[in-house]
Amino acid sequence: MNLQELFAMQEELDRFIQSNRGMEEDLFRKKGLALLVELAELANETRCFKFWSTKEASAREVILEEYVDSIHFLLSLGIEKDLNMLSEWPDRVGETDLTELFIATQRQILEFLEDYSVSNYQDVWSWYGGIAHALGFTYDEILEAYIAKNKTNYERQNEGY
Ligand SMILES: O=c1ccn([C@H]2C[C@H](O)[C@@H](COP(=O)(O)OP(=O)(O)OP(=O)(O)O)O2)c(=O)[nH]1
Repeated sequence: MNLQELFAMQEELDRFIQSNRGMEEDLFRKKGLALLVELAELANETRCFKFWSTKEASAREVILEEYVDSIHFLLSLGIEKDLNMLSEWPDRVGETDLTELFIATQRQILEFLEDYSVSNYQDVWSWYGGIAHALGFTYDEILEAYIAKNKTNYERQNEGY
């Protein structure tokens, strides 16, 4: 997957949302918190850690939509810090256990928020690659779901969401 296409779509969406909402402040920290929250929402939908419950995970498309909400904010954080030169998705991590993946990804996001280096940014992508693999999502599926949610985000703004 060429991430450049996604960065371009994200930049346009961010510009639209920010002008629509009249936001002029630096949004890096708010977007960072949004990414942490989206990742927790994703973990919640997979129910991977809910050893006390017999309820099944949410439907695959619900989990995929949560996943691409994270991808929106991850792209957006890169744009905020001029790290949007990535073209290939960095190699995914080897970890396959979802609970470990979610904990390590949260830690990597927190590290990136304190030190927004290219290598910390790439590492967040690598952890997200591991999560995608563990959930059985292909890059093509992620791309398609990202495009669909990107469109929904415009519609929501236009509806005064
Ligand atoms: O500057 C921004 C702000 C938001 N978004 C997108 C990312 C994500 O796809 C969506 C926000 O997530 P969601 O749709 O889950 O919104 P919510 O307000 O958290 O949803 P809900 O009301 O369902 O809790 O908006 C951006 O792309 N750029």
